[in-house]
Amino acid sequence: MNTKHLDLLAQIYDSEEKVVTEIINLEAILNLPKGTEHFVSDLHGEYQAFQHVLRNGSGKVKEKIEDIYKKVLTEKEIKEFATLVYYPEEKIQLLKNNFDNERELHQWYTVIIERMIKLISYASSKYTRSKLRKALPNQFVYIIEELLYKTDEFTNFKEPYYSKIVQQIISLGQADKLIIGLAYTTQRLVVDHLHVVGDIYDRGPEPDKIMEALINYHSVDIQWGNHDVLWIGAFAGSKVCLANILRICARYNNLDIIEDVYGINLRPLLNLAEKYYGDNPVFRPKIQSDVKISEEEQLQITKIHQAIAMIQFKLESPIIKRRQTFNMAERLLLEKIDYDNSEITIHGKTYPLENTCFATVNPEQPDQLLEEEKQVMDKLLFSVQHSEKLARHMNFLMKKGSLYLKYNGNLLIHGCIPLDEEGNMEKMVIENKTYAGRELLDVFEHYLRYSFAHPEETDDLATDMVWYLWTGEYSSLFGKREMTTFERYFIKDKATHKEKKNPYYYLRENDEVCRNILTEFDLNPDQGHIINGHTPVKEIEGENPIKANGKIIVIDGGFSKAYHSTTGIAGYTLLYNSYGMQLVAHKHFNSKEDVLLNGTDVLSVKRLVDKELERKKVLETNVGEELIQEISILNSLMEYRYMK
Ligand SMILES: O=P(O)(O)OC[C@H]1O[C@](O)(COP(=O)(O)O)[C@@H](O)[C@@H]1O
Ligand SMILES: [Mn+2]
Repeated sequence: MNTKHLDLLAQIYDSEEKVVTEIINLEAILNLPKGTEHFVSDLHGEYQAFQHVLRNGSGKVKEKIEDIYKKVLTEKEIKEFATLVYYPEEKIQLLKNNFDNERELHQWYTVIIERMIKLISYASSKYTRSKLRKALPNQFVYIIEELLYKTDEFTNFKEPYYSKIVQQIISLGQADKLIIGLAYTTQRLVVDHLHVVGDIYDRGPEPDKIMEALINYHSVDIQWGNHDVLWIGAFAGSKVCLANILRICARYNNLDIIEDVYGINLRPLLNLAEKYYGDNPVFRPKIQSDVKISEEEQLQITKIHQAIAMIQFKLESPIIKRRQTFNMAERLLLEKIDYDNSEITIHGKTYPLENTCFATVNPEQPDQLLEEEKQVMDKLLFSVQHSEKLARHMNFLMKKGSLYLKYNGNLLIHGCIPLDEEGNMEKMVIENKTYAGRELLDVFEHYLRYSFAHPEETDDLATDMVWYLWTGEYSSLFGKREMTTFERYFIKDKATHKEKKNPYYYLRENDEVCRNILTEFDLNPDQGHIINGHTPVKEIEGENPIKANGKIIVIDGGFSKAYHSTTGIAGYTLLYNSYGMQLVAHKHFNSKEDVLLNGTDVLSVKRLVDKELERKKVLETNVGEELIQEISILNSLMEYRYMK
């Protein structure tokens, strides 16, 4: 550290006492147990289900309540109290209806405030006071601290001092607010840090609300999923990514996200769709059973769906042609069509085409966009890049996100590390240089960030590379040989729909392979784990999410309703606290109303993945490393300034 830096630092720590206090504070933190990490993945726009998991901390809230109250409260009371902590505003309103008079209500307030304070005291026992203070609702910090620090085994709430404070809160009409604040503090205390292992966007209806929740969350990182980079790509100027997100929104009846949430005008696309397309059964949107939608609207979406799918297929072609190294010539499907006979030859086999919608395709130059299609895409891209809300969400994804993350000795990735059948890292040549393993992921991320920083460039390598991340064979996010979207729309033979997975997906069962991957990322293979999302775990078929002797854990959260029938349960989340790692299985999430009224939680058994031999301390974590550096800098300051 040079003296200039130390002089600057001395402006903040302008007395010996301040430096000493901070060093002691940081040293103390290092020796506290590590905070709880919470891993979730594949949220796919299912905001309500995600909220629930976030609010109950994958069962941590209830666990803490049970630790304290199991012997004192009935199961029903515990459920009700837990629900109050998850959804305080709504639950208070519901419960209030149960009281006949004010006296009863006040009694209830008194009891609940006492319970909440005890819960917070317990949930914060492994944190410093300063950290707890930051988690408390601003307007009540003083009052809560009074209640907290004077409440211990020697005193209790019955004493006049405390009951006076509580009675005052109630009579000043502040009890609801206090309870709500305490509930959120509890939620915040049980989970120290959240990892979202990819796929916030697509299929479900409210990815924007998930983004808002993450923006407001106290501590979070994101490992981009293939669907997230598709949105980033669209915002960064990739028209083919944009066509894809619109196609998926149409397919899942989510165009509201585009129009109403992000304010993108779909009128030009609709006009084009109305002109060239009619009804088509394979392009009918997927509609959830509880959604009401008119026949007319369905037909409109069906037309948009076809219009944008055809634009997508056309846009893929020039990229495949200009990027030989993507090795995607097989995907030049529009050129493989025999338009007279309505057939296509793929991998040497000819198939009849069904439900086609090629009105805008010129068989001589099948990838050429009509002038109208071009204009529609230009307008759409303009509006996407000028949506303030989308800009805010995409900027957040870039700021908190990365392609992979090394955190507390573990490797977090959404999709895979592309491998060949022998388990070697697959090589890809980009601009005459060969990359594999970690270097390949680093170069992918480099291009993605470049593309995002240059939204005006739409056909450069960086922008094309974002699309490659969505669909390319060696993309660490896709992890399959080819994406058979075209085949699934137009060819009946299901064999053509199959997307062959990268060998990673069977090799990851082998602990040697996982150890190699961890080593490739400079992680200790004895201690580290790979935390993986992306592929739904088919518990129905007996698949185990914990693989390779616990070296890898697959936590597709299974939030996506569309995929529930293939998984059998809703999916998994993971908790990692100072005692070890626990996998939590979730049943289907019905609705918030169901939780509020019946206290139904959707968690099932927890499975221990790994148990720490000794309780892990902050000292041994990523945060610990940073604190150690801070302490060393403060020691330098101490010597330089105050110990002469
Ligand atoms: O179920 P849909 O909407 O047809 O989507 C299928 C497509 O989604 C993908 O599975 C990618 O999405 P996931 O990352 O959720 O798996 C593609 O491989 C596949 O082509
Ligand atoms: Mn995915």
